[in-house]
Amino acid sequence: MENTIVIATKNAGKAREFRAIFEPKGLTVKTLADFPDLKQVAETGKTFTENATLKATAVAHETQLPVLADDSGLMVDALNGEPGIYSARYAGDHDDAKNNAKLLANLSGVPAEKRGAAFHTSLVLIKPDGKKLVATGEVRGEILTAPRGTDGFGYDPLFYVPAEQLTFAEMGLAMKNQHSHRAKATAAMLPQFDAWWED
Ligand SMILES: O=c1nc[nH]c2c1ncn2[C@H]1C[C@H](O)[C@@H](COP(=O)(O)OP(=O)(O)OP(=O)(O)O)O1
Ligand SMILES: [Mg+2]
Repeated sequence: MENTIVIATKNAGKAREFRAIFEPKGLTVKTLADFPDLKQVAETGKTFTENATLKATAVAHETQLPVLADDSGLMVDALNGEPGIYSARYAGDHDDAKNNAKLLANLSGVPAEKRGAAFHTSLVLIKPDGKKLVATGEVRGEILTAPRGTDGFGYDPLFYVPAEQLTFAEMGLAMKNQHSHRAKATAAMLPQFDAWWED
């Protein structure tokens, strides 16, 4: 158990990305799928970091294991930063297809040069004793007018990275893990991770 980190997520796409990062470090990765009896944590915070802290704290308390929580979302320039912290529930019920359809509808008629957006991730690591580590990451891109690609999850098929001429759903896991907001937040966190882990 002392090698185990719990990713406080129900999102299989996030879990896959974190496994690819932590398993090569020799850690055993568990997710909320391994703790089916834990109650849902309400994301009632006003910021990504508040929500990640709520998720991490609750799960560390209940599992008595070190926990990483990720709260993330898409901030679209032409929509004044929406859907932001409400990205998962944008169209009501955490349905990726409906969220993407609503995003496209709300951007209809917006020209390419005004379709800029950023993905944000806040990561919060917490141990049962309360020792905490916080890191954030962002990546900019553009929202296409139609989906491209089949990998990834969430808004990935609409999030286009001009420098690579690919959407996140066209990159595949390894390449997305070099470019994504989640990858950048993880990179920001890793230099402090070993000290946090050992302490
Ligand atoms: O890399 C990404 N590629 C595409 N979409 C993404 C990404 N990262 C976040 N997103 C979207 C998915 C969801 O609509 C929202 C996150 O919401 P967020 O509450 O952090 O995650 P979630 O509810 O899916 O899982 P959980 O809270 O159990 O970790 O932003
Ligand atoms: Mg969530």
